[in-house]
Amino acid sequence: MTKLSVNINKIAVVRNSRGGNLPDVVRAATDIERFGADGITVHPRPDARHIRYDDVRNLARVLTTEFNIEGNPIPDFVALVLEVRPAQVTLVPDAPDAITSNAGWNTVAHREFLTGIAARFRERGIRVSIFVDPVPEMVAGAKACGADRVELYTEAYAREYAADPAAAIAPYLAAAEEARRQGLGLNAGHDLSLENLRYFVGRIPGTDEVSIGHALICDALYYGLENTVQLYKRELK
Ligand SMILES: CC(=O)[C@@H](O)[C@H](O)COP(=O)(O)O
Ligand SMILES: NCC(=O)COP(=O)(O)O
Repeated sequence: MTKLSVNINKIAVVRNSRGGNLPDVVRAATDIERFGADGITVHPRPDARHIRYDDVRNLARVLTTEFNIEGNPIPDFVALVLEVRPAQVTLVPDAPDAITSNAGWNTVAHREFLTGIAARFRERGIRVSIFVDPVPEMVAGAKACGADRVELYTEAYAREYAADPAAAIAPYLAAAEEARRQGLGLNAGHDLSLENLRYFVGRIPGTDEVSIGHALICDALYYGLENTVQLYKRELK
């Protein structure tokens, strides 16, 4: 079954808006685990707009499910991940001023860089996932860099799903097939939601993990965190 990793960035956004520790992201994360999530994802950005490096350290001490740290492997990020040794690191090529992740890696053009970075993480027992657009060449390129998995960037799928689900999923079917051919694990994320999740994993049942933050935390405003985690888990059954 596809695992649900809950991205808690948006909980930190609320916390940071007031400067105190409410809501407590560590408590939220352990509650989310208790409510049935299979993992916790964070994406510490250089401007610390939401998750901060100290949050990552504090979370690593208490989490009991899979911890997935996403980000652009700038030197500070690499040092942090090597220090806390999560289950998985997801390499994302996000610019410091990007409002959110907006593209996958070009794994062919950046092969030398990504190969070196992936090797450093894998030596420490950290699974490496590379964030890519749903393009078979980029999936094959991730394998050539030494990745264990790819994470397919699902923003385009989510955007186009309502108009034509079959057309929206088509590039992802091809990318998933390439991942299978290459022996890579398969993750997916960005803008997945209660509306579009079931169709995605129904068409791509080999998806190992989805990481979901923005829509899930928005849903939690209406349904509560515990119910919402359960609602998302239900979509994955
Ligand atoms: C890689 C990815 O798609 C997510 O990490 C997403 O970028 C969430 O990050 P923000 O919460 O900063 O938008
Ligand atoms: N890797 C994707 C992620 O962690 C969450 O993305 P989103 O659901 O906040 O768009």
